Amino acid sequence: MRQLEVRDLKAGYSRDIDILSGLSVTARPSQLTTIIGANGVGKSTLLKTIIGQLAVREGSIRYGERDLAGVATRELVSIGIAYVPQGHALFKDMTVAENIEIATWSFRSDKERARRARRRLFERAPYLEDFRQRRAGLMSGGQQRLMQLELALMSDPELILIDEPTVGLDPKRAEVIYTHLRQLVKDEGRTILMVDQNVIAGTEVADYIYVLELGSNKLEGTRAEFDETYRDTIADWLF
Ligand SMILES: Nc1ncnc2c1ncn2[C@@H]1O[C@H](COP(=O)(O)OP(=O)(O)OP(=O)(O)O)[C@@H](O)[C@H]1O
Repeated sequence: MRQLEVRDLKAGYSRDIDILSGLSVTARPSQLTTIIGANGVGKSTLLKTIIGQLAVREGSIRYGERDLAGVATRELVSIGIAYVPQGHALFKDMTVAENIEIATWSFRSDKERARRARRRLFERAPYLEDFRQRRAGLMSGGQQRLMQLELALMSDPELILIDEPTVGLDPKRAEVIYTHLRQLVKDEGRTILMVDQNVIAGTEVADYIYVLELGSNKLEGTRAEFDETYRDTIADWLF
């Protein structure tokens, strides 16, 4: 299993400002790594740079032997990487079936693969059958979020990059998403790098935790280390 290694990364939007100013993060194989930090420290920017939406100015991003700097976003699926952006990314006015069609676009030239992916999707998420011909926006917020995750899993990724998967959900629905993510790691051996604002639940499901501050590393440790040293004061960290 491959490891994602981000080393001394510098990246940003406008030419003269680095939002990430030397950030290092590792996503260990078959582990859930959570990155937390206040609004605007650069968590989403990190994911956008890993997936090639922003250029690497300095430093490196490697996935196993593969150098990801300069790799186009559309190539990630073939490398075994899926990205789940923040918020609802479903086409709410389109049916569930149409959303699934769009999600298989990246392997449209391989009809057998697309068929397999669809079959796997309905095995994994049988509840989607009932919604097949209904508008995706009619599902609850939690169901939409789960579906978004399942669509990303259609390519059978080894590494999942996920941005604030529970934002806007109530704690019960958030718990369902976190449990699902945990299963993807523990039962299926996938690797997850998750960016989260939820410092309590988001760190409780993690194997390893990074805390960022303005584009660089502040703290890091295993969940056990984190629990021992920071759990009591975590309520003060509600960013
Ligand atoms: N498209 C963009 N163009 C210019 N600046 C941007 C863009 N997106 C984000 N930024 C800036 O980059 C900085 C980091 O933003 P980023 O979205 O990575 O933060 P974050 O840690 O994910 O915070 P949040 O939890 O609020 O999403 C912020 O100052 C933000 O204003």
